[in-house]
Amino acid sequence: MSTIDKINTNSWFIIANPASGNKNFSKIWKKIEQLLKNKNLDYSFAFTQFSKHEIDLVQNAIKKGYRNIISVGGDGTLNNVVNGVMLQRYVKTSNITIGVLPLGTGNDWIKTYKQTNSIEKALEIISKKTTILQDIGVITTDKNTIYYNNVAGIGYDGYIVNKLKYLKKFGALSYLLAGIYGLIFYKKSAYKILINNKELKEKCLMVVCGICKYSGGGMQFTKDVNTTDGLLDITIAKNLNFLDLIINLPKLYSGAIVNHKKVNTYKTLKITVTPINAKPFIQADGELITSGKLQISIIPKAINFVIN
Ligand SMILES: Nc1ncnc2c1ncn2[C@@H]1O[C@H](COP(=O)(O)OP(=O)(O)OP(=O)(O)O)[C@@H](O)[C@H]1O
Repeated sequence: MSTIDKINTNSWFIIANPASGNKNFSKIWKKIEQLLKNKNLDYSFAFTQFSKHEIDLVQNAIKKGYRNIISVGGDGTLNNVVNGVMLQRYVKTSNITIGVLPLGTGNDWIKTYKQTNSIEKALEIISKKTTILQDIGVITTDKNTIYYNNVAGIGYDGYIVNKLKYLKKFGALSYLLAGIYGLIFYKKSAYKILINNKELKEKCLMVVCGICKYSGGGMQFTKDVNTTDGLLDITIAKNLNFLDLIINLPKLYSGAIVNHKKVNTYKTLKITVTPINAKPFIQADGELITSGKLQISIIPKAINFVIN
């Protein structure tokens, strides 16, 4: 462990992404500052200036002695904050607490813990500081190692995330638009999947690896999620076609899609997914990672999150 400045367990370090969501950030920030004052919370803050700046900001805050961090933004901002915590070498990650003020487009991570998009309620939750020590996923690809706190996947969902960058201006609708675009144009790939010491060879729509429940702006692809059991919740959506998806659209949102005969679910410590003759996109928490082969494992009870 490296040297740290004076430890500050009571104060919050706020990292705000002015580019998240589709909103008037300066107006919302004024409201947040007022609410922080009303709650009498002790805090310092920084705005991100570029993509992934969150990682450096978290590391500097922890070095300065902060142990409580608030992520102001969407799932991408939170993912980068989590990566900052996992990559720092000053303290054990389980000594860090993260709260979320949801400003994003999808805000999928908060849904597992039944938190709404209300900033007022989020600050209420943060001020009570009830926490859960949640598992964190680790993705290893040929190019990098990335941590994630919500849902990662390869195939159709990676394709959608790649399309989303052109569609976020449509706000909450952007996920549905990207999903429909993918339904029409996405070409499924064959994969070799190593899971629980078994090798499967399947043509798949996607392989989803969940810690939490929701992705794609409120869709549920994982079954019986437990965010602290040290296991990945895997969903292999096999050769689902356009008609299957259209007919089952409500089940993508209700979670009942996991009972479809072309969908298999597993719990595992580790999974390796190797695409055959293709390089499908990989996404983690709605962020595009890379394309190609991946291995995912899990770090049990890695970070404290403030929850409802
Ligand atoms: N100052 C900045 N300028 C441009 N991009 C930024 C900046 N700060 C952070 N980012 C990047 O913006 C991306 C999107 O942020 P985020 O995911 O939080 O918002 P969103 O896409 O609207 O929400 P959601 O993922 O919940 O739909 C992240 O990859 C983040 O690294």
